[in-house]
Amino acid sequence: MTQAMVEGWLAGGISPDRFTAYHPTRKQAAHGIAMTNRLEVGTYDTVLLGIKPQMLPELAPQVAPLATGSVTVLSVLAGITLDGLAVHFPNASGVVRLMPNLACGVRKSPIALIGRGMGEPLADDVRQKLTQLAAVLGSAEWIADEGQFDLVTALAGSGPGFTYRFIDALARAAAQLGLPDDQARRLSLAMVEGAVALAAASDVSPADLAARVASPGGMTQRGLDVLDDDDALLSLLTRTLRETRDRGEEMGRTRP
Ligand SMILES: NC(=O)C1=CN([C@@H]2O[C@H](COP(=O)(O)OP(=O)(O)OC[C@H]3O[C@@H](n4cnc5c(N)ncnc54)[C@H](O)[C@@H]3O)[C@@H](O)[C@H]2O)C=CC1
Ligand SMILES: O=C(O)[C@@H]1CCC=N1
Repeated sequence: MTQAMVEGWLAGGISPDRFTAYHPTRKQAAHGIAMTNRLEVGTYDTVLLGIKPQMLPELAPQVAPLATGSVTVLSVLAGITLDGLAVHFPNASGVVRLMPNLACGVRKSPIALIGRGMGEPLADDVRQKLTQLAAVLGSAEWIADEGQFDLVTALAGSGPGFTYRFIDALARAAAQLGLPDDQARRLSLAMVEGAVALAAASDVSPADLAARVASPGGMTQRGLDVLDDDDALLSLLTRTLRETRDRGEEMGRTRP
């Protein structure tokens, strides 16, 4: 995930010399970023955690000495709360959760943020700096209530996974009904790309755009009726987001 973020920041004009990647054994980072296997105290103004959430307890003791003074700790770790971060990095100036998605690499990710200083709100200058940094990757969206962060993660962080599943299922359905596989895949992706671009450029809501596509008594309406029957699609997606959100809550409870 953090590689896509760095790709987005570099594509957005941030200099590679602003970054140092850390890994205990890896010798080289992508895109000419400096790589180290020794974390030097006093060298970094911000620490971005991009490990799997379950690695945090093991890795945090190595990172904690860096997180002192004015250093802010940023985390993209799904499920790990601000309190969970603060336990590991008590001497940081603040801890911030960021929730990006893989579209950071093409600078089209919404980035949800929530953070706090230690015993006080996050400093305004840090908040502003992070808003600018996040905006380079797409758009910044501060979340007021941490209780909603796992739901935001389900929608904006996991969402690309659900969207890709939809594109793939649409293509497979068309193939099952008789289109050649590769043609079905091409048409499915190009259709979604165009539909999203139109919705993003339009003042009309997606719900109203769906109605515009459906000529009364025509083909699209017959298909929408299948998706809408007993709120089939809405129920499926509500269950999908609920399960995804609840997994985040579980991860936050059991770790660290
Ligand atoms: N994949 C996604 O779309 C998203 C992932 N996230 C979060 O990003 C984090 C990473 O997930 P992915 O990128 O999917 O997994 P990943 O397996 O691609 O990334 C894990 C990273 O940890 C590094 N790593 C492994 N051992 C290490 C060690 N001992 N010291 C330092 N670095 C080490 C690896 O080099 C790798 O860059 C997770 O916390 C996840 O919740 C958040 C939003 C979206
Ligand atoms: O699957 C995960 O746990 C992470 C969170 C959002 C996207 N990937």
